[in-house]
Amino acid sequence: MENNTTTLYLENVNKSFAKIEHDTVTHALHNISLKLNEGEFVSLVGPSGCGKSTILKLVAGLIYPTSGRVLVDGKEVKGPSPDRGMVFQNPTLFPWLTVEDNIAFSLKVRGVLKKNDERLDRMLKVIGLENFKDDYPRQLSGGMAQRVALVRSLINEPEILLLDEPLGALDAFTRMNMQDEILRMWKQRKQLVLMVTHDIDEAIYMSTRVIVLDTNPGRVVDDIKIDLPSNRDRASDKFIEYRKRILDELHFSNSNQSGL
Ligand SMILES: Nc1ncnc2c1ncn2[C@@H]1O[C@H](COP(=O)(O)OP(=O)(O)OP(=O)(O)O)[C@@H](O)[C@H]1O
Repeated sequence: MENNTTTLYLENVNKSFAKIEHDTVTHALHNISLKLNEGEFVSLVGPSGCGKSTILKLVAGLIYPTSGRVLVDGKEVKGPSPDRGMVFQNPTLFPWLTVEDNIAFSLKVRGVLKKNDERLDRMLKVIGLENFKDDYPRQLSGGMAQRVALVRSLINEPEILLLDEPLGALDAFTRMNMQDEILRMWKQRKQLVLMVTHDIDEAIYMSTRVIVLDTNPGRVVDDIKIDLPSNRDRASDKFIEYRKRILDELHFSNSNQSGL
C-alpha cells in the first residue's frame, strides 16, 4: 500500500563535522532513525545545536551523512532535487527579478515554463499577491517576501517540503497568519512537510507529528503524534499537555516559556 506514497527514511544517520583549525570533531547527529510518510507535517524541535538544520540539509542533499543513509522512496539521496524544496528563514529572492519572475525562475531553469503559465497566476492568488506581481523584492514586507519564497518552492510541486525556521524572522502577528497560510497550502496537497522551528507552540499548532531532539550529541528524545483536531486551540488542555511534555523533555519544566 505504501508504494504510491512518498517515504523519507533516515537510517542510522550519523553526521560529524571536523573543525580543522581547532583539531576537533563535532558529532552533530548520533544514530538518527526516522521514517516519515507523505501526508505528514513533521516538526523538529530542540535546543540550538541539536542538529535540526543538519537533518534538513541531509534530506535536501546539500550534505551527506558520515554514516547511515537518507532514502526517499527507497533511493539514496545523492544531491539536491526539485522534488525536495527547501525554504530558509531569510528568503533569498533574486533582487533584480519581479515577484512573478522570482516565482517562475525555477520553472524557467528546468525548461518547463509555459507561455502564459497559469501556475503563476494560481500561486500569486494563493498568497494574495496578484497586485504585487510586478514589484521587486525590496518593495515587499518580510511576510510578503516569505510567502513568495514559499510558493517559489511549492510551484515545483515538491514531494517533500523542507522548511528551515521559515517564520522565524516575522513578527508574532504575521507569523500566526503565515502558520495558517502554510497549513492551508499543505491541506490542498498533503505532501510531506519537514519543518524546523524553535517555537514549541508553533510545532504543536501546525504538525501531525513533533520530533524532539536534544544535543551533545544530537539525538531523538521523543517522537510525538499530535492527536488534535485540524483547527487547533492553543489554549486547550490537550495542547497545553503536549507543550508541557516537550518542555519537560527539554528540561524547561516549571517554565511558561514556549519558545527555545
Ligand atoms: N558546516 C559545519 N561545520 C562545522 N560544524 C557544523 C557545521 N554545520 C553544523 N555544525 C555543527 O553541528 C551542530 C548542529 O548544527 P545545526 O545547525 O544542525 O543545529 P540546529 O539545531 O539547527 O541549531 P540552531 O537551532 O541554532 O539553528 C552544531 O554544533 C554546529 O556547530
